[in-house]
Amino acid sequence: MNGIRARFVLHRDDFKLESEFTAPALGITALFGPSGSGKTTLLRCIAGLERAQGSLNVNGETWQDEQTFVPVHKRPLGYVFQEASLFPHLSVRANLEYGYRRTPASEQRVKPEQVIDWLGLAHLVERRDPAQLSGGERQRVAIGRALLTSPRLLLMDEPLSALDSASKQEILPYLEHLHRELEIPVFYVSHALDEVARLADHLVLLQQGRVIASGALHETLARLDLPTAHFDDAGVVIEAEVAAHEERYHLTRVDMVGGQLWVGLLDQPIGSSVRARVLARDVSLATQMPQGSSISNILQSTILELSDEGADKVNVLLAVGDSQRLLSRITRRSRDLLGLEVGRVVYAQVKSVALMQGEKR
Ligand SMILES: Nc1ncnc2c1ncn2[C@@H]1O[C@H](COP(=O)(O)OP(=O)(O)OP(=O)(O)O)[C@@H](O)[C@H]1O
Repeated sequence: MNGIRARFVLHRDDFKLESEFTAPALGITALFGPSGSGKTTLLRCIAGLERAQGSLNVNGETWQDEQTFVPVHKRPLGYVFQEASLFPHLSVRANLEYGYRRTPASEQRVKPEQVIDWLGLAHLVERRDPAQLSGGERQRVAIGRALLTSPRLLLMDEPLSALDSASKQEILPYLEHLHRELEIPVFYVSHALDEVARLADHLVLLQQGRVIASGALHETLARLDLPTAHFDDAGVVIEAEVAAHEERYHLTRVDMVGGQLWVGLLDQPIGSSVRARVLARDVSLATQMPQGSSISNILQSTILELSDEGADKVNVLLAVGDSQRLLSRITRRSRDLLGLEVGRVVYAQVKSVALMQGEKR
């Protein structure tokens, strides 16, 4: 079987994990949920650090079922923790190569130079004082060290949460780059929706130890029935393609299913893929094509669903073209004044688009 199939039951005194989900064979699956929802516990079950009841199959290999429990040290996985713990007496290179040297040559699937390149570590490898590296650099070395054990699954537990926001911004492009290069699945624990929107392909949503949704990222983020729709930064992720550059206005046009968007000039060739995030609060609606508007991103769309959001707001799910979804958050007053209802054709005015650089897989 290709892909990952997991089912775990673990009862603690005041917490029950009863989770079942499937995830794709490749790409990043985010384990997302509020504090205490069981993300780390679930990751530890996958690693075999917790002896839960249940089963786990990773791309055709059984790591756990009624008869089997592969112990943690025999599971071909890499684990990256919130805080990187490097060996302080070893150089950066020796840290990186620690697991590599212990992996039989026949099982080595990546080479140190490749990982050093992916993670931008070339200027750091000769350093003998890993404790003096910045938090972001340490975490990159920790990720590199995990990858050099040639794992068949990479587990990352909030790898950015201990970093300040500048270090986070510095490391994110490396994670995006890894996302394109890695040929193994990754589970990525996070409670930050912006990180998930930027990195993940698949989303497993946890609440009180249970999986309340599991699906492709762009589909899951467009669901009004899930807690993510109530977030202040609720919104969709759009996969688009660079279509044209307008140097004169410092703009780039990206094409997506059902329409196009203008964004700040991108340093990427025509035809390359980009991921954009459009927040519901940045999308307003009009019943006629707006004339004389300074907003250049206007998408004709059809209302699929409306759902009250608090006392004064409404979330609106829109279809742009056949398959692209968009969320809009407007006031209840606007809904009533415009007579918005399911099936109505409207014009979505997109006030802001966050571009996440890099080609998607
Ligand atoms: N070793 C343990 N013994 C008993 N209870 C635990 C243990 N580890 C975690 N818990 C409890 O299990 C629940 C789930 O914890 P877990 O760390 O998996 O959640 P989480 O979603 O990762 O949270 P956070 O985002 O805060 O890290 C919590 O109620 C926690 O207090």
